[in-house]
Amino acid sequence: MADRPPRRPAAPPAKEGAAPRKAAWALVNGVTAGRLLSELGGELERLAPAERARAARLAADALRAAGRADRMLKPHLSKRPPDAVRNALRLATLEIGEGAAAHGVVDAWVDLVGRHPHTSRYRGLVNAVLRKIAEAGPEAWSKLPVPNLPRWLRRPLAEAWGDRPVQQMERAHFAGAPLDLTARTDPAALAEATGGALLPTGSVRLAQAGQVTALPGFAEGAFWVQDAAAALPARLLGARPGERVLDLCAAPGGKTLQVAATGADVTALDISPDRLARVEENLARCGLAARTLAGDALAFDEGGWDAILLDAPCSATGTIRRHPDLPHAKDGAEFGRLIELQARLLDHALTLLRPGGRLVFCTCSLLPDEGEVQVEEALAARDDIAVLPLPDLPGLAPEWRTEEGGLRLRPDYWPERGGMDGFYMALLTKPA
Ligand SMILES: C[S@@+](CC[C@H](N)C(=O)[O-])C[C@H]1O[C@@H](n2cnc3c(N)ncnc32)[C@H](O)[C@@H]1O
Repeated sequence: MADRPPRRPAAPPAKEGAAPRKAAWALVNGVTAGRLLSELGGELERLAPAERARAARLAADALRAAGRADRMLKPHLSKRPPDAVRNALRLATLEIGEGAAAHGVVDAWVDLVGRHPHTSRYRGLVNAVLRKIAEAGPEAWSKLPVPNLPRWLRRPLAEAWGDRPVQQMERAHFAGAPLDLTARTDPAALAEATGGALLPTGSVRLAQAGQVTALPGFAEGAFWVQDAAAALPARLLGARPGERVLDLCAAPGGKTLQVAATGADVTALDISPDRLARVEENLARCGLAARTLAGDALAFDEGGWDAILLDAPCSATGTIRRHPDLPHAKDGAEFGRLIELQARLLDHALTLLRPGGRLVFCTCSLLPDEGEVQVEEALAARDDIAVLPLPDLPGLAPEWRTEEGGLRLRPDYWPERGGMDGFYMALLTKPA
């Protein structure tokens, strides 16, 4: 029998907790390379549910705190290391800053960096830097300021809202978001069943996210996850039983569910068949009905609708509390294209409305160009539309109302309750 080549010695077993750290590292590397966390789910597939949750939380927290970690790391780095090394340092610094046993964290990250062919030669640097971070510990971490938004986003926001409000938004982004639910029928009963707080606008808020599918009423479709601000456009539309309502950009369907729950006759359209499948799943779970159509809203020409909801694609800058990857993965290059698309969608949607019908235009953006300015420009361009006075909905603060008659919501509002997503919405009509 021929001699077998000698086997390479097996690599020593990975350190405890390596799998979720490795997955979190891959996620953060994907984001700093320009992809959103929602596009990187494959990195988590091989993990058990508890490890998956830990990896996702670690990655999100590290992205939220990246600016703080960079400050803590800066004195120990003579030049910026490659992104993968920098991200490993950020993740480890977060863990140490949040009080994990520093020795174990340093060992684990030095081991991970050493095993990866692209980063192994930085093993010594990572070891030396993390030992310094471990010496400084959580005390130094907690004294560092809240991270700033990147300049491409901070500048337009400061122009629109002022520097101080932007600082408060940054504080809200850093704090993250609670879990908000919309009840299919009875918010007070849902609050009681889940132990959540009933918010003045009718959403139910849980301080601890936990596992949504394990909450009482999930399987029966008693609620769906929806930020308190995101629940307001459908309330503004105020659909009534039997009305023909068109939801033009419907997926994943939070607002479709709200409108369907009123007893209106809903058609939900979205350009993405995959995302539309999520609307269908959500409708089925909640025992609600709507006609679903995959297609481009700009090519949809069925008219005569009593009410239309246009939740237009946007920069999503209002959702950074929940999506801390956004400021890292994006650079504002797509703002212009989105603003133009919103204007075209709004103009087209108005042509589909019956005379006397109502239309809510909304975006989860903090940029006036994707909100207030869209409505001002539509009003200037057309003489067949008007803004309707905002209905007397519970919980709306008078200062949220805007000059042109819309509603502006920001993450720095409701600080004592845990904030809300940034949103703009306005209720328009085409007078009969
Ligand atoms: C902000 S999201 C909608 C969120 C949804 N209304 C909800 O409450 O769950 C925007 C949606 O617009 C869809 N979209 C983008 N361009 C579109 C177009 N031209 N026609 C129809 N849908 C479009 C996207 O696929 C995305 O699902």
